[in-house]
Amino acid sequence: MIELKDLSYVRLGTADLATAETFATGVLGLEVRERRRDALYLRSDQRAHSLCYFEGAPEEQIIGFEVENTAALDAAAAALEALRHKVRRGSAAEAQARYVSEFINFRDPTGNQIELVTRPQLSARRHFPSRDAGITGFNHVGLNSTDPVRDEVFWTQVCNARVSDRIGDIPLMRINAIHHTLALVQAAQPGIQHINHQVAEVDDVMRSYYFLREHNVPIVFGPGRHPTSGARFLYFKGPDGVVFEYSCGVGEIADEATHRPRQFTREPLSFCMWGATPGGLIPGV
Ligand SMILES: O=C/C=C/C(C(=O)O)=C(/O)C(=O)O
Ligand SMILES: [Fe+2]
Repeated sequence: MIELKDLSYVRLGTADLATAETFATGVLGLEVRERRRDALYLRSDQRAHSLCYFEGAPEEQIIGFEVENTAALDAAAAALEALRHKVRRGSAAEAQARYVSEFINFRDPTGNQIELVTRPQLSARRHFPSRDAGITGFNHVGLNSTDPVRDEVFWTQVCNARVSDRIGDIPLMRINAIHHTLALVQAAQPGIQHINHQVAEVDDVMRSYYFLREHNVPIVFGPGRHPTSGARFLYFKGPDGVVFEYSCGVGEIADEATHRPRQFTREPLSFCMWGATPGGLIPGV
């Protein structure tokens, strides 16, 4: 069993680093940690970085998860290879470019690029946002899945994810007490379905709603409230069509031992209990 400890980062390829920086700082509200010739590193919390835009194709999207140590990384590589996943070990220079000690890269059954990392760096310096969006931290990602039922088996049986709730076949899965760190959404191709940052309170969600509208940032879903985690949310589009979410109040699972996933119907109200419609984010809803 591959024990995922935490979400470490997202890496997004882009042909236009300047536009990505303008968005990440002027709209999303992250802090520039470092600019390199071919990459931009952004912070949102105590992590040394949680988002990296790098020069590359926009289809190049990677999610990094922390594992305990080198032994756990080696065991994960062996388990994945036994299941015929192609595993690539990152070089020291690549690890340094991720602020981690070591990492491996592989693809999940849909073809999403996943990295497992050891010792992702934190920074003692307080996150100092470029815009007062109220961000308190990088929280979860939605992943495209060509077969959510198959991929749920991968994430819960090969890895340690547990299903907190399902909407139709969409599993919202946790790797710690947070309601979900990963959700799988039906799609025709691999990719990141959305990237969530938590904000402090519902006032921040609504302030951003008006801010984004004023700045002509496409809003794709919300403001609304998820009946699953209870979070109040807003989804909007960034460069290369990548969808970001602000939300507040993603709940925690009170009792790991006794929690049973709830099954929600696949209908708009299961995505937003206030009545916002997912507007193309969720196929057929
Ligand atoms: O569309 C359903 C989303 C549910 C939630 C939630 O319960 O908070 C998400 O944030 C998500 O899947 O990303
Ligand atoms: Fe979300």
